[in-house]
Amino acid sequence: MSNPTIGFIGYGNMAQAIAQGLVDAGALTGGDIVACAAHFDKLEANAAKLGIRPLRDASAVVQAADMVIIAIKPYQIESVMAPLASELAKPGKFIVSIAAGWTLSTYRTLFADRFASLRIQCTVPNTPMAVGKGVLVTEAEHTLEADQAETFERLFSAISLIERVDAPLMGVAGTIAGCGPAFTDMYLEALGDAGVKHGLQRAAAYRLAAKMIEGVGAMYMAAETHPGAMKDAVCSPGGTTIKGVASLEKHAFRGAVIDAIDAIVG
Ligand SMILES: NC(=O)C1=CN([C@@H]2O[C@H](COP(=O)(O)OP(=O)(O)OC[C@H]3O[C@@H](n4cnc5c(N)ncnc54)[C@H](OP(=O)(O)O)[C@@H]3O)[C@@H](O)[C@H]2O)C=CC1
Ligand SMILES: O=C(O)[C@@H]1CCC=N1
Repeated sequence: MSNPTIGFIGYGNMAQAIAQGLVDAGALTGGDIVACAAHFDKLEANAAKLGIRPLRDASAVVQAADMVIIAIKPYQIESVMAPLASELAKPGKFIVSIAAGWTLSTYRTLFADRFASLRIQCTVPNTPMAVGKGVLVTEAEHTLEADQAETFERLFSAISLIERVDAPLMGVAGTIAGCGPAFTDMYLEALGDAGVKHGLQRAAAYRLAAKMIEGVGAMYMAAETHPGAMKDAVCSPGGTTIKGVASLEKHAFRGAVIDAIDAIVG
């Protein structure tokens, strides 16, 4: 499949991040994308940014699209998607679900008898896809045909690392990659506040903190050095960094991060 039509059911924050990333990466043009949302005026304004085609409802998206991306809130999926099973089962069409908490097994329950005729890949993406630096947590099991799986990989690998995990690990993996940007934004904001407190211009403080975070991630990806060893390499004996590390330990920084994941995953 060379030039599929991508259809977003729901065109909110995550769908727009994916569309932006795909268009900017040159993987698709706005003309290859259609979408629907709850409020048509707002959709038209958002769609105009990339030249995508706004459609009136989910049924129109399924009719127009080869790859249907389910990008509504998880609790809406049952009522919006169940009535569309027959249309989704038409040859050539396949589903990419981006909803947190939805796996192949959940869709098997939802679609019941129709499940066997549907091609579905469950994922959890993250917002850095908007700049081509995302992560797509991807369920190992799927029901796509070979050419559909190839199209899925080709498009999403243009904007993300595709990390395949088994169904029981979709929750924790999706939480780290999908919710993690918000936690990292809080860290970025805190570093910015600290910089401002000590006299830096806010824009400069955010810029240098953001580039630092990007660089640490890039260093890990380059050599997969243990994070503790990378930390040790920054802490000179009797130096400045170890004083900050000790303060963070006193405030249970790492425990707070683990607690945040526990609060979501359970
Ligand atoms: N945001 C993120 O970082 C991530 C989100 N996800 C998943 O992505 C999905 C969407 O989340 P997010 O983008 O944050 O949510 P948003 O609230 O930003 O977007 C939801 C979209 O769904 C639309 N919508 C609501 N009801 C309907 C309907 N009946 N038919 C069609 N569209 C409808 C809304 O329309 P309108 O705007 O007009 O109200 C909106 O465009 C969720 O399942 C979430 O779990 C996964 C990983 C990361
Ligand atoms: O907060 C949420 O529900 C979504 C899922 C992962 C990130 N954002």
